[in-house]
Amino acid sequence: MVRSGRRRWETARVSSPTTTTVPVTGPAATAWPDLPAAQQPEWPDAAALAQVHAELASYPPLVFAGEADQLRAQLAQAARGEAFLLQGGDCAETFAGATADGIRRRVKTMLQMSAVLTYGGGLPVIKVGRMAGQFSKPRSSNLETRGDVTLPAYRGDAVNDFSFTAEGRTPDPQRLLRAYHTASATLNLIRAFTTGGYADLRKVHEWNRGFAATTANARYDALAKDVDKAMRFMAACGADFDALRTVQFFASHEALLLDYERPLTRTLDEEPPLSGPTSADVRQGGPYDTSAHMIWIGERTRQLDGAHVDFAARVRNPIGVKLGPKTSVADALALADRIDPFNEPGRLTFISRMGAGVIREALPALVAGVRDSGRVVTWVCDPMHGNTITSQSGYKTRRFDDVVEEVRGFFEVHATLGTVPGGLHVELTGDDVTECLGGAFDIDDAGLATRYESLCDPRLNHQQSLELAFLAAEMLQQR
Ligand SMILES: O=C[C@H](O)[C@H](O)COP(=O)(O)O
Ligand SMILES: C=C(OP(=O)(O)O)C(=O)O
Ligand SMILES: [Mn+2]
Repeated sequence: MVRSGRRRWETARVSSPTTTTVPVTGPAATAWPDLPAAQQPEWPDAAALAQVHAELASYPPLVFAGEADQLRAQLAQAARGEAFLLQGGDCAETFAGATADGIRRRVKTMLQMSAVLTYGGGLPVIKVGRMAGQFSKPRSSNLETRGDVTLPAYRGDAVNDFSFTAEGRTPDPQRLLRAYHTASATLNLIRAFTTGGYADLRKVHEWNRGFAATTANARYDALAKDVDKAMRFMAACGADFDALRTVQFFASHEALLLDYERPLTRTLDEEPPLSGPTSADVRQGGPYDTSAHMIWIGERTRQLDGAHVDFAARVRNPIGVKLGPKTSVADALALADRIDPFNEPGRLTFISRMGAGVIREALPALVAGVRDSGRVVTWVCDPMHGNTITSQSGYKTRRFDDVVEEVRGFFEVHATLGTVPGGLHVELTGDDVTECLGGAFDIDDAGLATRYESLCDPRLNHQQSLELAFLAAEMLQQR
């Protein structure tokens, strides 16, 4: 059933994206330079925005700097081929989607994929959600036209509402506060799931409960039996499994809305020490964006002289940068010089999003150029954003086969160059949506209407996510 009849993709490309100079307000005002910032909303009320800045700046951090440091150390392992990154979640999180069930299904899907990748690939998997902050979207057009009505495009729940009315589409800075509180509730639940025993590898079977019986699920059950068997063997040998009770699960999102990221950026001298290993060597006390452990800069906002790259260069979190097929080696190296001047392993992740048809041509020169410069970056594959198409019936979609093909190309390029494929960045959900074509259920164009719920890009559903994990595990094994 089509929910609310809004699933046809009708964005009119009638104007170029917004580039504004972000008004610098709030407590950290003097710290931020006045640089052009692409893809910012046109907030109608500057005074209301200033108030929101001040309020956000007074809120507690959502994550600790020490956790961000731990993730950076793990990403450094991924750059060396000692770990593998799985970064996944919605294209656009919604406030309404932050339910206990919805969050649990996404976390379970990520845990299942991680188990498959760890078992098949023999590597620890670093789990990073596109979760707890992925509430804003860059758009190809500032405007959307339906019939004879043209309104501002939907830019994510942190900015405006999806409902196609003038009121709904007007940017409202109060939404930034709601984004913070929704991110906080989401993180709270993620922490409860992943540290309260639910993510214990001994529950590997239970993560499959509640999902429809499918081929991928059956294959997963078989794998879970093998994992169980191996663990019983280890337990009989006297192994201590307490370390498996908790799992580290990190949060990430695109650092797009400077009006959200800047007030949440803090120097955290007062932070209590974390238990477990910290990488004190890379802790320089500098500012951290406390909205997420890892943030990334998108393909549309990575201008060298722009506010987003400047922001990323200033904060100490691990940084991802999306690289599309037109990126030159010089572009990549200039970004690395700005964001990672000390060539710190784990600091910079390049997330290529080339498209299945071009990755084998476009990626090798980039990877080789970066390698030859002596730089250490973590290479990750986003097989989603270069493979978006409009289906005959008008849905924005992706072919599952193209997604797999891009991942295959990514592994092949790195195998040929002798470099390291460090991870995957995927738009996915734990729900049985019908947004991407193909997969074992062979969703066709007519099937897209059954359950298309994304407010922005199409996500792999639970079954397709597991299928991708099995295929990627095979590629990882062959590496
Ligand atoms: O998630 C990525 C972008 O926000 C998205 O692909 C842009 O989509 P649009 O071309 O429909 O604006
Ligand atoms: C906007 C996104 O990607 P990109 O910047 O690669 O287009 C995204 O990851 O949702
Ligand atoms: Mn997207």
